[in-house]
Amino acid sequence: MSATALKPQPETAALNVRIKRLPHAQGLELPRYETELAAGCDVRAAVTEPLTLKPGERFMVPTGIAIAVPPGWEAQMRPRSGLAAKHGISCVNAPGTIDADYRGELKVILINHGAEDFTINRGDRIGQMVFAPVYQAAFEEVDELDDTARGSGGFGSTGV
Ligand SMILES: O=c1ccn([C@H]2C[C@H](O)[C@@H](COP(=O)(O)OP(=O)(O)OP(=O)(O)O)O2)c(=O)[nH]1
Repeated sequence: MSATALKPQPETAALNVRIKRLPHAQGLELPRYETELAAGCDVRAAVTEPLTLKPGERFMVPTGIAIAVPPGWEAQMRPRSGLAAKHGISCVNAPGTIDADYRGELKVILINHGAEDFTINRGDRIGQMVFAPVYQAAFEEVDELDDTARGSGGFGSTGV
């Protein structure tokens, strides 16, 4: 991975991402940013018929698209707050990780945390993708780590 691939791009430049529409996504809108400075672009359900999630149920919802995330980047598949607040719909694995070498169909693993059935129709906006730079770690095995004030305190060690 080249160093330049990881450099933030100028404010005006967008990240160039190749996208492929799969046959079952014919007629659906491709992901797009709903406002000028939106961080996430909404992805749509490429279901062929309405899909109902009962309370507590989850389903891997197809989006009908595949993308090539540039090296040095990832895409995060995140829930939409409107669906979460109004209906308790979220992504089980939020944020889902779309790797730069993944070429399969993007899926949104939705779960119904609400108290009522929730129906997803073809073309509904079910999640949003956020692109972010990533670094892979080069792990260096050592016998001791350096001391810090926190040490091994965690999981609420500073109180509520
Ligand atoms: O919400 C998600 C999460 C992942 N993926 C796709 C893209 C990602 O690159 C691939 C693998 O995801 P992840 O690495 O999270 O899965 P894993 O359980 O670690 O499987 P694998 O062994 O295939 O990496 O699945 C999605 O379409 N939606």
